[in-house]
Amino acid sequence: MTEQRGALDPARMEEDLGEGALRPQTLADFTGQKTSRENLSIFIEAARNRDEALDHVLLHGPPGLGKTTLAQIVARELGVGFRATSGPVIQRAGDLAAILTNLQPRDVLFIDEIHRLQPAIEEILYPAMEDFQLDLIIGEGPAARSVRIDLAPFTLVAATTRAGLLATPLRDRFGIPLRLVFYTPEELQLIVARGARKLGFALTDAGAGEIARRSRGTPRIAGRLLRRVRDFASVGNPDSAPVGADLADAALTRLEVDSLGLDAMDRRYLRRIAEFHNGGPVGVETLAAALAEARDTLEDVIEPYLIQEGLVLRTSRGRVLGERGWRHLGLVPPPSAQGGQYDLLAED
Ligand SMILES: Nc1ncnc2c1ncn2[C@@H]1O[C@H](COP(=O)(O)OP(=O)(O)OP(=O)(O)O)[C@@H](O)[C@H]1O
Ligand SMILES: [Mg+2]
Repeated sequence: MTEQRGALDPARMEEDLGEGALRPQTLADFTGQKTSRENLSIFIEAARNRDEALDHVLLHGPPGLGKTTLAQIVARELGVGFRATSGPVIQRAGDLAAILTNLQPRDVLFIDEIHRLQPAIEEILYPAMEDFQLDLIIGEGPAARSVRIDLAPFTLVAATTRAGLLATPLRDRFGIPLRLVFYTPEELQLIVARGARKLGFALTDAGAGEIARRSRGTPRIAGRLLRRVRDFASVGNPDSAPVGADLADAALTRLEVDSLGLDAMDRRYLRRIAEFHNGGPVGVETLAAALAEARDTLEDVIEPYLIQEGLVLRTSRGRVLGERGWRHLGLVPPPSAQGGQYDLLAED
């Protein structure tokens, strides 16, 4: 059973269907991810000037950082059509063939969760990406024959939460790999303030800052917390004065979002390492079993932010609670807890 993470889960939920309204529509409107944005802007302009399809783009990074948003922006900035699908949806070679043969020249094909593509379908993608050709087997048995179909030059924009899960030949076929990173509190404050304006919700700078600091570096969470704070405000603030840091703090505390933006599940994860494993190292499988979470959820959703904040270290021997993790739990690291002696693992 997967525990409900509530407002802090960076994964997409039903209520986020309304998040489209807050989605930036142009590269200029897109806050943060400076390096990726600048690179994209240059490559898009070059492709437009040459009247060519943009090179294939791989967007990787934790959930809710703007991969889907950027994919849509790329198509809009190129002024071409946008077709979206996802790895698990493509079941048969014919499904992918139908999509590819229907693309117009220079169109963007967005494949979300590309790491979940079946290997047999991945094979079809290779010649399509490289030579804009499709090799299909028609018929079965002795009557089977292979046909080659020319495709319109297109741009594959693919998204994944972990590039490390992609087969090397697939990863190598993306000319423009972009790694999305967690947003700074300042960037998130701009995003929250803009979101509030779009919602017609009066929020002070300090109020926006409070939500931003507690959004786990993630715009999707920022948007969700903004809507929750607005709900609290509409009930607890009848004269509808602009909402400041105090009211935002009260609402977020009620939602069990702590001062670092961690939720109950994050704290359960940290406490498990502290209390049952003396600060680690402990293997991710052991943690996943103890917390009744999928290993993927720990690695994709929970750990990236805790690692970036130095609360947890990913080492060759397993997870180790960082100095900051101990302090955040209000605990003193025991002398035996020496995370520094293990080799840190590189990120994806
Ligand atoms: N730079 C940004 N500025 C403003 N809002 C943003 C930005 N990036 C993302 N958002 C908002 O955050 C939400 C999530 O973004 P998006 O769906 O693009 O994330 P994602 O990386 O595709 O997530 P997932 O891995 O779950 O598919 C959307 O509501 C989007 O509008
Ligand atoms: Mg997405």
